[in-house]
Order: sequence, then structure tokens, then C-alpha cells
Amino acid sequence: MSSNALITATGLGAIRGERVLFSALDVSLGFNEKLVLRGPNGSGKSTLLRILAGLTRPDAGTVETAGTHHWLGHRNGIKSHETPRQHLSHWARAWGSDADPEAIASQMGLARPMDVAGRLLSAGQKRRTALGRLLLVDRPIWLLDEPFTALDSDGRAMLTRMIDDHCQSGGGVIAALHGDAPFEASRELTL
Ligand SMILES: Nc1ncnc2c1ncn2[C@@H]1O[C@H](COP(=O)(O)OP(=O)(O)OP(=O)(O)O)[C@@H](O)[C@H]1O
Repeated sequence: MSSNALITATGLGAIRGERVLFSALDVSLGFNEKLVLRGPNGSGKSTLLRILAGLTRPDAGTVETAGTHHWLGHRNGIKSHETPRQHLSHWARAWGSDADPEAIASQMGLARPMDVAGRLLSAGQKRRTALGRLLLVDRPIWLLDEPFTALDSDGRAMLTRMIDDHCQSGGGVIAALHGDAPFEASRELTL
């Protein structure tokens, strides 16, 4: 693996049913890089992110990583009874984080709904809660599946700053996106 890479994936292939989603695909992510994944619905962006996160085995190829990752899928993963404070506290404990979950929730614009159950949160509040997990522990690789979904303009600006800060401090991001990227992408990969 290149010493300049957070991720080096080589010869990746994924077959779903009769369909080859991709084959012989090489993907790399360098330090400070923002790689945007593009492609129509069903082209395999989520599948590729899951493979890079080690959640799904590729049908061909290898993935090498030089660090830990955060993966954020389409679903926010917040239980119906769980408040933003409880959700972030749970993951802070699970990951041995020293971060203050309440401070992170506030930073994510969740001071008001801090103690509101997940089932009552708006779509954007749920997404902000899920995004707060990225700040609980410092992991160099962020794998984000349509992370701007449901965010208002302030939320989009906030996530853009988070991504910029993360990459400026040596991390890398791969994000599947539809539409314009609110941040300046280093590279794009179309499936
Ligand atoms: N476990 C599975 N079994 C069968 N087909 C699957 C499975 N997982 C994914 N697929 C199919 O693989 C294709 C790629 O799905 P994927 O979610 O990776 O696409 P995507 O590019 O992320 O799409 P979108 O832009 O709609 O989110 C789809 O046609 C999907 O139905």
C-alpha cells in the first residue's frame, strides 16, 4: 500500500443478482482528500462504501486501510426512544471517548431537542445527531453515504465545515452525493 494513502483498494468487483455493479475498480484515498462518488440510483455507490468500510465483502479485489473509519449510511441508526443526548452518550461510552456528548450535540445545533426522543425528532435533527458521532472519536477515514440528506442550509454549511476541518487536519473523506457538492472535491469517481 502507498504510504501516502489512507485507503488503497485494488481490483474491486461487486455482483448483485445478474448484474455486475463494478469490476476491476481501483479506489484510493489520500490524506487531506475529499473524494466524491457519483452515479445514478442503483449504480453501486452504497455498495462500494460498505465494501470500503468492511461491512460487505467484495466479490473481487482487496481493501487496505491505514487507519480507522467512521461510516455513515442512509439510516441514522437512532432508536425511537433515544434522545440526541442519550445517543451520543451511548456511543461515547462504547468508543471510550473523552468528548462531551452534550457539547457535541450543542455544536450540531441540537441544544433545543437535546432530550427529545428519536421518534419525535425531525429528519434533519436525526441526521445532525448521527453526524455528531463523527466528532466523538477522531478517526482518519470518513465514509459518508449522502450525508447532506435532510439538512437545511445551516446544516449543509456546518457539515461542509466539519469535512473541511477533518481533511485539513490530515483526514480523508469519501462521500456519495447526488447534486452539487457543497465542498470542493479533490476528485470525483463515477460508477
Ligand atoms: N443484498 C443485495 N441483494 C441484491 N441486490 C442488491 C443487494 N444490495 C444491493 N443490491 C442492488 O445493487 C444495486 C446497487 O445498490 P446501491 O445501494 O449500492 O446503489 P447506489 O448507487 O448507492 O444507489 P442510490 O443512489 O439509489 O443510493 C441496486 O440495484 C440494489 O438493488
